[in-house]
Amino acid sequence: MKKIVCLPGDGIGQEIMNSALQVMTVIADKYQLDLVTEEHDFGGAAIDNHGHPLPEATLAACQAADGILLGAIGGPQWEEAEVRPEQGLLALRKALNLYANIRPVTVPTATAHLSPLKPEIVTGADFVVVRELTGGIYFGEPRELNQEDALDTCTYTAAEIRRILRKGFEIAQGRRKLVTSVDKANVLATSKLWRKIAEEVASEFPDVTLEHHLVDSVAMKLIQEPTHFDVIITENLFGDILSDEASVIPGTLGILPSASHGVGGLSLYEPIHGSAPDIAGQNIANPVSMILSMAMMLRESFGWEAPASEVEETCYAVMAEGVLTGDLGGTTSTSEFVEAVIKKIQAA
Ligand SMILES: NC(=O)c1ccc[n+]([C@@H]2O[C@H](COP(=O)([O-])OP(=O)(O)OC[C@H]3O[C@@H](n4cnc5c(N)ncnc54)[C@H](O)[C@@H]3O)[C@@H](O)[C@H]2O)c1
Ligand SMILES: CC(C)[C@H](C(=O)O)[C@@H](O)C(=O)O
Ligand SMILES: [Mg+2]
Repeated sequence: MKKIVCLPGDGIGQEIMNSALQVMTVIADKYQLDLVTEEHDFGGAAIDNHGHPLPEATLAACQAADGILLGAIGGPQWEEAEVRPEQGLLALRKALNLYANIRPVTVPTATAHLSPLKPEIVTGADFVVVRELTGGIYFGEPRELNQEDALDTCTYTAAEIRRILRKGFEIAQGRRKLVTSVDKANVLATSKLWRKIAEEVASEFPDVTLEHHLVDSVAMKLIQEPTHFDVIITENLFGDILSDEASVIPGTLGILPSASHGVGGLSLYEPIHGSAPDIAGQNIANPVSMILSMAMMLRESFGWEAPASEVEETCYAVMAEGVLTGDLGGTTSTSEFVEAVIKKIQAA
């Protein structure tokens, strides 16, 4: 029996979590998957109910889980809060040592027309952004916010850089064997260290090709020639920005999932986007990002390849048929999209 802890969070988090759980129930029924879910407060919802975005009970439940699903956190109502929902997210990633955030981007031929970019540019794009998730400027000390100045600190140890690069190279070995290491080594000390260690790690993986790119120019190349990329490995902040940028390639932020892996085998799965306060509570959010995150969990945490693939292929097939939420120019509601996915799974 696999125990899944669900953290719906804020904004559209609850809506898309419900969607993913409905699809999971159907696929679990079809393949006789033995799993159980429990829900916990997290983010702004936890601030409201417990005064803290990551209550002890939520963290303890996560530590005892076989897999964690997270919707999204944050929203304007907590902007002035003493501890913001975002701090709960960072604290959870740190507490569970979830250092490797894997953000796949893929554009099958059948959905290439959904991109605002030309189909001949995006068709067949298939890469992963491997984002370091527990270091860099997000966590560096000291940090200060004063009236007239402010300070953030970007730090990386060689060990932190080495483990994320090794993770990315291992992923590349199972793919097209091209690693693009992204840094700002023309300016930043952390990036100079990053580049040196990338060369060292590359020598451990002679079957994988390593190329270096500066983050500014790769931001352009990503949009100009997305089919070039296979595995992009980068530090925390660059990975955050590049992966949101990359969502333009398939057409919307609303379909990109992610997996965050730690050291002890526990992983968390969440969309790359946020709580989308501008569309929350209207049943119009695209649930695909959360459904695909759930599918990644079935595959990567539980080894359930066939159900994971069926969920992924069904989502893309439904989109290819023109069943589209507003972010992709359609009028389908969140719940109608989920119904279409469930119907197709049950009919197959
Ligand atoms: N992992 C997380 O929980 C996470 C990630 C990013 C941002 N946030 C938080 O979310 C809040 C809102 O941030 P933001 O507005 O800058 O970014 P956002 O990702 O929430 O939204 C950006 C834009 O994308 C749209 N969008 C996002 N997901 C969508 C979906 N599934 N379907 C349709 N449209 C979708 C939104 O409507 C919005 O127009 C902030 O508090 C931020 O800190 C949380
Ligand atoms: C909400 C925020 C802290 C978070 C991040 O920057 O990591 C988000 O943008 C993400 O990509 O998961
Ligand atoms: Mg982000």
